[in-house]
Amino acid sequence: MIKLNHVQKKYPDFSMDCSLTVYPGMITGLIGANGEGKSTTFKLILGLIGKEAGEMEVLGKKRECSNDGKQPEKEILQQTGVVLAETGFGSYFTIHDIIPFLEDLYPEFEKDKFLQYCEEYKLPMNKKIKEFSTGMKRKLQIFAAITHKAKLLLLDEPTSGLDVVAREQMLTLLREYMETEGRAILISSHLSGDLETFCDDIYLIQKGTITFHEEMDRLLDAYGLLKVSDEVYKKMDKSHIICRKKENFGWSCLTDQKAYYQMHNPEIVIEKGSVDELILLMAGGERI
Ligand SMILES: Nc1ncnc2c1ncn2[C@@H]1O[C@H](COP(=O)(O)OP(=O)(O)OP(=O)(O)O)[C@@H](O)[C@H]1O
Repeated sequence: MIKLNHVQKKYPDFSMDCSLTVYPGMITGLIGANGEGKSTTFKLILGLIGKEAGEMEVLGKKRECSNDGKQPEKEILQQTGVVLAETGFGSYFTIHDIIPFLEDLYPEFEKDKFLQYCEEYKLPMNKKIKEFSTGMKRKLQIFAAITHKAKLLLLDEPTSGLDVVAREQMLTLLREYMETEGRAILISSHLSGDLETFCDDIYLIQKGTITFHEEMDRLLDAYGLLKVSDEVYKKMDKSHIICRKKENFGWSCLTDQKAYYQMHNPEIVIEKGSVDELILLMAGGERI
């Protein structure tokens, strides 16, 4: 669905060199702290900004280098559902006002379904979108993204600004979207529990580069956090430790072979660790 191979983009203070793949049938998560390049990745995929080098394929089509400021190709827009930081809708419009635009842009726009979501989740139909709360704007973007039979959703922090209940509701709608075969989602988030139960595949982006990639099942099954004293650390086999971090008590170590240590070092406490904890260690620890 998407293949980026060393796609490069340079800003005065930022350099991106990003490689990732999004497969059909899968939800792929892009995790990163503020300013690490998540939005830039989405803009490159959509053609909102041009890449300077590297290969990029989106929905089976190679995309060449282009100039910044270009409008995304209509074909790509029609086949994708997009949630970006900005609403993308003229803020002086109401929901009723934007329906003709959605009908015009998306040949397969499912108006009834869209209106049903707006009603069910209580979006005000006659209020200007600029007067919507952040959460209302997010919901509106998500409803527009999932109601035109898009093959691919590009969701840049779609849950930011949503309360816990709304977040779960929106993730449920996105799971329902994925029930149709052949669809895919690329979704970004800051470190947050959001993606733990949602994604099949996870990428960590740091300073514009992918520094970690793993299938979520493997991350949850095989990875673990070893918390050991200096003494134990000195003696233990470190061949399956990916990274380490000095702590007051000794060392926190991340392994991708939890079972190895469970078998060979039963005395060591191995925490399962949330995805956030594992990735935080990956991001802040020292690779070995
Ligand atoms: N138009 C631009 N001109 C110059 N620098 C830019 C531009 N757009 C983004 N950047 C820089 O590129 C870097 C990555 O920004 P990006 O918006 O992709 O980060 P992000 O991971 O989405 O962050 P956040 O979580 O805060 O949204 C930042 O250092 C940002 O200042």
